[in-house]
Amino acid sequence: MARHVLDEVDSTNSEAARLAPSLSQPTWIMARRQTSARGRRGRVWVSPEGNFAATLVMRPAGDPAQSALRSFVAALALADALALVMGPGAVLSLKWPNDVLLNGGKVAGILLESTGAGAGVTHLAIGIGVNLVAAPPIEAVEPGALPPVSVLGETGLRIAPEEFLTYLAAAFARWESQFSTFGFAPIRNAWLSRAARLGQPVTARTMTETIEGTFDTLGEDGALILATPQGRRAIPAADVFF
Ligand SMILES: O=C(O)CCCC[C@@H]1SC[C@@H]2NC(=O)N[C@@H]21
Repeated sequence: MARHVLDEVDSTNSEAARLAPSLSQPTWIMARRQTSARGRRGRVWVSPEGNFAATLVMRPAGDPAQSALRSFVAALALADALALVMGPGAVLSLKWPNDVLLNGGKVAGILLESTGAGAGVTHLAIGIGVNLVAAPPIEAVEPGALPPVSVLGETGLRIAPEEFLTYLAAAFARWESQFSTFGFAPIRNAWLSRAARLGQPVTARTMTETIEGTFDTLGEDGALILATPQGRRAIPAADVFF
């Protein structure tokens, strides 16, 4: 896979969208600084120098729903890369839909965006941010959200973003080959084995409602499946609170 490393950009996902038409192979676009990084649901993502910020741009085979499952591929790759750089003792878990937790705090997030629409999705941009050296203060996140943490703060380890990209790109390539060869099943199983709060009560907040239930499983389409007093609910998109 090709790599572009930039000193500064507005957002690596925006740069991905601009570069996509001219790329002939899957490409990682990394930036040392982002001036206007974005998170899920229109939130701001704080991306100071020393943290990891990169976007993998690819031309996905398959329909948009299938492409979207790459957020789980990316979450697994992130967990593997973090486990490798931190060694044993790091307690990593995955929070639906695609956060990576370190010692129970949010250490990384993923933002999937596509260019083109419907059956015409031409490129997928998988944006990944990791708090390698700094995490925003708890006051900066939504009430009830997990505390942001950094690798440096939790472990004392200083990992350079370029070095992290080497681990992440290799881990992504391994999980991507599982996904393209065998489909979502092995990804789903691996994700479930690292899932935070499985079998425990969670609250899912969608645009229109708040649903409380027990985190039962991950659907075969990536939905969050909750067991609620009213029965099982499959939730395609939400924020989850523990
Ligand atoms: O809300 C989240 O948890 C997702 C955060 C994703 C942040 C990354 S940093 C690299 C890429 N560029 C962006 O503007 N956002 C993503």
